Amino acid sequence: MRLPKEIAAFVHAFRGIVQSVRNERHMKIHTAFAAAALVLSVVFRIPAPHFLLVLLAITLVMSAELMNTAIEKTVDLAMPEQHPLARTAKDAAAGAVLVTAVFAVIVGLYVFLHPVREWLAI
Ligand SMILES: Nc1ncnc2c1ncn2[C@@H]1O[C@H](COP(=O)(O)OP(=O)(O)OP(=O)(O)O)[C@@H](O)[C@H]1O
Repeated sequence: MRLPKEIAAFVHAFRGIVQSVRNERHMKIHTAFAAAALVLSVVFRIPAPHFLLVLLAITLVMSAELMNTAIEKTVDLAMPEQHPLARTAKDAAAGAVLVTAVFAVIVGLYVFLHPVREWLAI
């Protein structure tokens, strides 16, 4: 039985996320940080606008890492040997992840620093 086109596309996209989390070390790390941020959000009952910021940071980092993986795999297929253009492409893709990760750290400090300090009473 063939799935309708729209459902098949959804299944392929979901498979892409699951494979990336299973096989890519950096994606595992991002997933662990995302899970920790979600748990902390619930534990500290952060306000809705702060929770939206946390969700935005998670979305940006995860989607940048998925695109980074896609670019890495495509470059490896097209250019298994060393090549300056392959290096440029991979470095730029990694740079995109770094930019989003810096944003996520800033969001993490902005949202969680105050509740953590209150909890520790410092
Ligand atoms: N074909 C290539 N030609 C030139 N430089 C490359 C090539 N492949 C990788 N590099 C260099 O090595 C770096 C790391 O590439 P690699 O594909 O190992 O990614 P990675 O960040 O280690 O990802 P992962 O840990 O997810 O595999 C790139 O950013 C690039 O500078």
